[in-house]
Amino acid sequence: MPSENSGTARNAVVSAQAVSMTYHGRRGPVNALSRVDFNLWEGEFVALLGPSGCGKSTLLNMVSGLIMPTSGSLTYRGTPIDGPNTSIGYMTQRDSILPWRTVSENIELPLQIRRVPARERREKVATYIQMVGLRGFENTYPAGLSGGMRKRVGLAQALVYEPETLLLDEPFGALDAILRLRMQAELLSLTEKLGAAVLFVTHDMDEAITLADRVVVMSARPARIVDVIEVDLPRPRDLEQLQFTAEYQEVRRRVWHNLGREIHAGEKEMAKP
Ligand SMILES: Nc1ncnc2c1ncn2[C@@H]1O[C@H](COP(=O)(O)OP(=O)(O)OP(=O)(O)O)[C@@H](O)[C@H]1O
Repeated sequence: MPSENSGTARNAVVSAQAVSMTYHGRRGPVNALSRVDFNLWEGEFVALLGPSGCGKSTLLNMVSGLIMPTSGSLTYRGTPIDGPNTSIGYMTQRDSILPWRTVSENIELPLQIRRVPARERREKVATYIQMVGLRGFENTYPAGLSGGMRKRVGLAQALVYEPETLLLDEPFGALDAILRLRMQAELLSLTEKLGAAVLFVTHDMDEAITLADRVVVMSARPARIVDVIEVDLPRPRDLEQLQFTAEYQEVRRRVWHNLGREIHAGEKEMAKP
């Protein structure tokens, strides 16, 4: 089992011990996670990489309190997670934006739920609309947005109340390369400013390495942690140039070594009748 004990001087915001999850679907039981041990430390950026369908969203859903593990222990700052937690901002893979609210009204919603005063709400909404590049679309309804724009509304909803922990499930998947790079840089500077801890699911190995302090590689289903790679590259990072450095290539080789194997294992699993 790879060591998961780095950063011991810091406090864990999320701690998972021997967490397993079995779904009971129409086609019988599906083992999604198997005895996952994991800590997310204060202010840390962790990227989760693993084959499609291995259980990454399941882990985020459990950390957010939307679903409970079948066995094992999952805590947030030492308290068992037994329901949604207002310290966590969660951008799920499928957005939950409301079709009858405009872009501004959707982004404002989490602040209204938290009874933030109207003036502060307006300021925050304007800040985050700017950040996700949706100026000019404030009064547009979701039906008039592209897939990438919807994703950015979802991201702004998770960020707008500046939670201490962010769970982001493939937030930049639908964006073109330039916008993606811009949003990655914005996210890094914001989370550094807020000191937020981030658990970030992506399929993109380069995105994982450029953003994260640690990359956690998960196995094909049922997901286990097969490797934890410290990304000891200096910050602030120049996201455009980083990939050309020798240090970066070294980390990339190690991540690919395990990830490639797991992706092949996942493909074999899916091909089974
Ligand atoms: N509610 C559910 N009922 C039954 N099976 C489920 C349920 N939710 C997820 N699963 C199954 O659990 C496994 C893990 O799903 P999960 O969405 O966590 O994977 P993932 O790693 O996030 O996938 P992807 O990378 O494709 O988004 C999959 O095989 C999925 O079909």
